Amino acid sequence: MTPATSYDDLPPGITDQTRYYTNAYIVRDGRILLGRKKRGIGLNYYNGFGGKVEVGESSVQAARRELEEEAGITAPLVQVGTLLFTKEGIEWTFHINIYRAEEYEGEIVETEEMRPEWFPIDQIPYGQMWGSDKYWLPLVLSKKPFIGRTDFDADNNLKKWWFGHEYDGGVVSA
Ligand SMILES: COc1nc(N)nc2c1ncn2[C@H]1C[C@H](O)[C@@H](COP(=O)(O)OP(=O)(O)OP(=O)(O)O)O1
Repeated sequence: MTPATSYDDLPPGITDQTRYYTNAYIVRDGRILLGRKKRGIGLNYYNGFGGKVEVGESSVQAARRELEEEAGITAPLVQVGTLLFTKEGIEWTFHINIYRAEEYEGEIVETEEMRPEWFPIDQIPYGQMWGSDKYWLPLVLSKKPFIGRTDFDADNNLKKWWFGHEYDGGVVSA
């Protein structure tokens, strides 16, 4: 998964080190399944279920594995977005593929890493989530394929962001 990049002329904030992650959301019956992170990056934030892509895995394989490890369920995940995050003090760029599914199998369980909780989609706890989630999670809910970049400072404050999504219905309007 080495990106085709010229490291001589990288955009500001992007380093030559990229780490690949996943994030998966179950959206069903007007609700979204989030997990409260119990350890590591994003401690105590609500987030989708995901983690690092391990050596020898594809992104979607990692997304399925992480969903099962963190919430105890399997789901037919479909990729809806790709995000690049930078954080001051962390030398790598986070490359995160975002997935969603409307169905799942198994029983949702709390795990060592996540405490799962359903939220009505009009009551998503954005105040307890990463500062940029409010800009792109609506695109996950409306199934609009998107890309984006966000830059955070060392205290996790959002400094800059940019998101782009597919035209409505795939067609450019006047
Ligand atoms: C900076 O903005 C972010 N926003 C959101 N919504 N999610 C983010 C952001 N930065 C990272 N993430 C996600 C990506 C992953 O799903 C987790 C971090 O994964 P973690 O470091 O916990 O990876 P694991 O492989 O599960 O780690 P363990 O070694 O603890 O199992 O946060």
